[in-house]
Amino acid sequence: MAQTVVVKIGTSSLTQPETGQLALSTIAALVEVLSTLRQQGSQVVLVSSGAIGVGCARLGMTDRPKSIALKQAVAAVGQGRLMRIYDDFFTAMQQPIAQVLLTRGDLIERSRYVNVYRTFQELLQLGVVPIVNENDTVAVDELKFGDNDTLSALVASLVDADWLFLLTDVDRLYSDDPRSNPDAQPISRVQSIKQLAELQVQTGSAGSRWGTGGMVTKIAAAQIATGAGVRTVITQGRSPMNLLKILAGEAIGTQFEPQPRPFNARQRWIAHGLVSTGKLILDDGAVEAISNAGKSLLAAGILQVEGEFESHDAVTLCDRSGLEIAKGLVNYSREELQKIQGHQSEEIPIILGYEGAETIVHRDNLVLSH
Ligand SMILES: Nc1ncnc2c1ncn2[C@@H]1O[C@H](COP(=O)(O)OP(=O)(O)O)[C@@H](O)[C@H]1O
Ligand SMILES: N[C@@H](CCC(=O)OP(=O)(O)O)C(=O)O
Repeated sequence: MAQTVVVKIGTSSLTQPETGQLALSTIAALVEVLSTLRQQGSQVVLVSSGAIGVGCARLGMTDRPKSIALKQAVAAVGQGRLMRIYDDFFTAMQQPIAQVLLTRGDLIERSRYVNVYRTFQELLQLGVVPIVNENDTVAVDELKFGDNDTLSALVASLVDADWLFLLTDVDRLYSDDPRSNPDAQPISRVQSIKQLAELQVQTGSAGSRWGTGGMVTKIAAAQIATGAGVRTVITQGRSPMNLLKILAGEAIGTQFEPQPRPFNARQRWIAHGLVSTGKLILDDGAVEAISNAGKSLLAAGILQVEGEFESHDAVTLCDRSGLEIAKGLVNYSREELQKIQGHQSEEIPIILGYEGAETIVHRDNLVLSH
């Protein structure tokens, strides 16, 4: 069946662990599998790391650079080299590709998010495989995805994918880092975020020598993607043929069930494009009204206002214990909200001295968390 598949491959699978040189046979096998999926009618997006690792190998550097400027320079060397290799391999399969480099800022503004969305739609309709990476050379810290696991989950949400594959150098998720704990138990299926919390997976501190996030960012990515209705799989990058087996129903790797919570495009942008800069703590009545009755947030239900934000920015809505219950676009700035919190809607014009919106977060601009 034709479906939309996002595949993320990490540096640890694309390069040789010792030398940092490209793992050509892995890349060739991956390209073959992705081209096969395309020929079968699926839409395919590849999120590929490796710019920094490949750049380091090209420049003879034996350790990942620490300074931001050096990382950005090295990524500029590696990204071009990486795309050249992909284009050579995909061309052998007569499969056109495109390079898409993104930063966090591209998804925050609604008009830019829609623009990126439309570009992906066009590329996929043209039968092209977009190859996505963070635009490491220009991304500044505040506007970074930070790791490609998160980026791939946001892309999977953006294109409304059916599947997200996170390819790495371990065959699946374990109860603990199998590199340091030989007793770590394999985990094959995760049915819900609640079950994941119960499993109390340990993730160690970092990833492999060249990787960025380790398992922590893969689990976070699986949470984002499954929350957007995308089935997510963590599996070994060295055996790309497994993708076809998994799509045919084999239980390989760790499979995370998608949550039955279809978002529309605007809700996906609010949930995954925007970054919250503020937090509103709500009373029990407001939590109930939002979570179970599908109502808008009114000023009367706000107990506390935190963070810095202007009107139309994204804020997180939390219950008294600080647990996130929703995210939404707020109609007032922090300063205004501090004056009107706890008050009835009809008092707002009197307190502020001007007529504003009746709701603080309208239900059309609000997306519930898990
Ligand atoms: N609970 C766990 N299960 C599996 N692997 C884990 C776990 N905790 C930490 N790891 C480590 O995460 C590494 C993969 O992360 P990383 O190096 O960032 O990969 P990539 O480059 O593919 O993104 C594995 O090599 C493994 O040692
Ligand atoms: N954007 C960076 C990769 C960041 C990243 O998440 O790396 P990895 O953990 O190997 O997937 C690069 O191309 O080197």
